Amino acid sequence: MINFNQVYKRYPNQHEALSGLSFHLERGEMAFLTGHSGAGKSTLLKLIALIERSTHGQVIINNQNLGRMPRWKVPYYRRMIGLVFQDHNLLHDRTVFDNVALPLIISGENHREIGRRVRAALDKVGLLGKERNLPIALSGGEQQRVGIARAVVNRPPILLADEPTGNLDPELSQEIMQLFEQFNQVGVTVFIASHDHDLISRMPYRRIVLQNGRLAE
Ligand SMILES: Nc1ncnc2c1ncn2[C@@H]1O[C@H](COP(=O)(O)OP(=O)(O)OP(=O)(O)O)[C@@H](O)[C@H]1O
Repeated sequence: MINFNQVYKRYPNQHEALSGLSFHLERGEMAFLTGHSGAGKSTLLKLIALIERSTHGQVIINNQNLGRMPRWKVPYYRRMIGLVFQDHNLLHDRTVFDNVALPLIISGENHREIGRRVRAALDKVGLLGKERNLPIALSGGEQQRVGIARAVVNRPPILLADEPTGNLDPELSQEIMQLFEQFNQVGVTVFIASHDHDLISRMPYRRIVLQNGRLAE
């Protein structure tokens, strides 16, 4: 599902964030991405989401070679990827419902379908009763759940998360990880960058460890 073959990423300032990286994630797999600060974790996720492009090498996602993908196809490609961030990136002047609806509005869904899918996503993350709230009225863990609902509302086959529990206490972090597991159990490929060694050492998933832009031994 996710295939990196000798991938290099050099930023315009000449910093090489990824150096000859090769790895493979199976369809339906759940895995963690770890490594020191600056190791290249966010860069790797950005290459999968086509927020950045590789300098050399092949990134192949669901049999599509991203290096060959023209710009006009990128928005359509991105519907396949759900993205969850540490700071949730919610719009604070919009309700929970509106935040989760955003990807569906962008992809031009009709009103009824939006209502149905948003409520289904909020139900999955346990926030159905809070759809009219503003994000500010929610706890940190609930805000992260809104971010997850927004990421899955398009039913993407791949879910990427960049430090999704970075701001949460251990109990809430565990709950968020359980949510990711539930999506994985219904077939979603889940890839989570995390520093939280305590949490991920208790979970039975593969770890891909980066060190200075390469796979650590
Ligand atoms: N847009 C950019 N321009 C130049 N250098 C960048 C850019 N983005 C990241 N870098 C550099 O690339 C390296 C890898 O960054 P990246 O954010 O991928 O690391 P990370 O493993 O996610 O780190 P952290 O755990 O601190 O978030 C770092 O040295 C960083 O400074």
